[in-house]
Amino acid sequence: MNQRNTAFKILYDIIIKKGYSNIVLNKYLNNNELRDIDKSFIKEIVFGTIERKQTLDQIIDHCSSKGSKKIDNKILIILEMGLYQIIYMDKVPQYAAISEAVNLAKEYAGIHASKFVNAVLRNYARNSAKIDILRSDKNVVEYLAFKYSYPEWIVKRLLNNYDKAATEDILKSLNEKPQISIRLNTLKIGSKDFEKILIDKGLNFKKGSYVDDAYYIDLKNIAGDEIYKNGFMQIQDEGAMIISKVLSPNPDDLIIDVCSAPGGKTTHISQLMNNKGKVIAFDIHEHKIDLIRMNCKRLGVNNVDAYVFDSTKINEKYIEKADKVLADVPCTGIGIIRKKPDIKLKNYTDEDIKKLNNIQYNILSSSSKYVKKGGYILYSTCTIGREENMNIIDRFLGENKNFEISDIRPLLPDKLASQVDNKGYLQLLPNINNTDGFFICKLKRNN
Ligand SMILES: C[S@@+](CC[C@H](N)C(=O)[O-])C[C@H]1O[C@@H](n2cnc3c(N)ncnc32)[C@H](O)[C@@H]1O
Repeated sequence: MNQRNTAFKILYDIIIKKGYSNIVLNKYLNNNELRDIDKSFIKEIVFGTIERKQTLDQIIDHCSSKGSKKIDNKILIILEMGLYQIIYMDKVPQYAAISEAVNLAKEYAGIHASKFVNAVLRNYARNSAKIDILRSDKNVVEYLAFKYSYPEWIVKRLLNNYDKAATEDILKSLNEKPQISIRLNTLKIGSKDFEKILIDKGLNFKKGSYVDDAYYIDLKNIAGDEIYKNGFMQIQDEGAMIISKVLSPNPDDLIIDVCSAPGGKTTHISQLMNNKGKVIAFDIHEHKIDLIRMNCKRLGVNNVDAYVFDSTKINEKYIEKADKVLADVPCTGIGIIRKKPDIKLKNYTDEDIKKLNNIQYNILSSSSKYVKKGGYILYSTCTIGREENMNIIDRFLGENKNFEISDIRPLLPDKLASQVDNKGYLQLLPNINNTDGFFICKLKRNN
């Protein structure tokens, strides 16, 4: 099957059937004999089309007799893919992008549709210089949403929290391809031996900027490599590693990670505890508990007990038992768009955000009951903006006078300590830290 046909099927499953991008990509790319170069081409079309969908749809509105909202799902995806290649993929000749799109339309929607696709793409090709949508009288939200291709709720969220220049910087950096970082699993291998393996394999690598065990490795299919399968490393953003470091677990602690799957931070916590003490890992989804267990097994982690549990509720067994609790709550994920551009396909309403805020607050509130006197709870998200972060903490502190924000600066490298604001919050940002956009706040229970 040709690459664009596969890209079309993947996009259809993600956009129309609402599949998770990583699961859908694995389904189509892992079980066939595609060459690496074909896989990269498919991934570029898939991620690029999703990443630029807002912009592409507005261009389609200008180039077709029908608006993008009235075009059949399949034809719209074919147009978006075709336009993406014409506008953003320098190496793809325009005629190839158009004729392949026309063929796809013929196959999936018939001859009439293929003529329509041909007309729209040729219209763009003929008039691209004249299509200056940016010059029309857009307000700042519409302008940024079009220019950087984001749904308006994300632009509004950022403008609520940052000025226009900083918002633009963040939007731009979230469109960039991230370098993939991994965490060295010191339970299985030391840094010298690990680096020797990388050198022997001829791989380029560099150390992380903030965390000792972080590495950036130039390796396309990390999860397919022996060093991954042997459990010498975990694929993890360096920002995520900072969270477990700031939790600062001790080897004899009882730690409860209330939103654990797939276990990235759980296994890091175990590593920091040298596989001693105990980590209780909860997640609401049964199938995700297997992911935690599989990661523990591969990494040689054996101090984790993982259970299905809804952490908005209180698990009586653990009241006042934990030295430290991690509440890495579900969120809108704006901070991880570099890796999951399909977050841009979600259209959160104010009502949706309120519901999510209640889940976030309830998880923090219920999980705080596990903290011993003198213990800590760390609240983190992979999103940006006070709505899911500071506001949740403020509400919690208003109702729980026995907790206070703990100073995390001594636990951070200097260059990050200076980024902690005067209330004690740390917001990592891709444009500043070159990490995903994590929010971190550690709270101490006083009595
Ligand atoms: C941000 S992810 C956690 C990532 C994880 N800490 C890691 O580092 O690999 C949030 C997780 O919370 C889980 N979740 C959502 N609602 C939950 C709830 N009410 N109780 C427990 N887990 C929940 C989701 O299934 C998801 O796995």
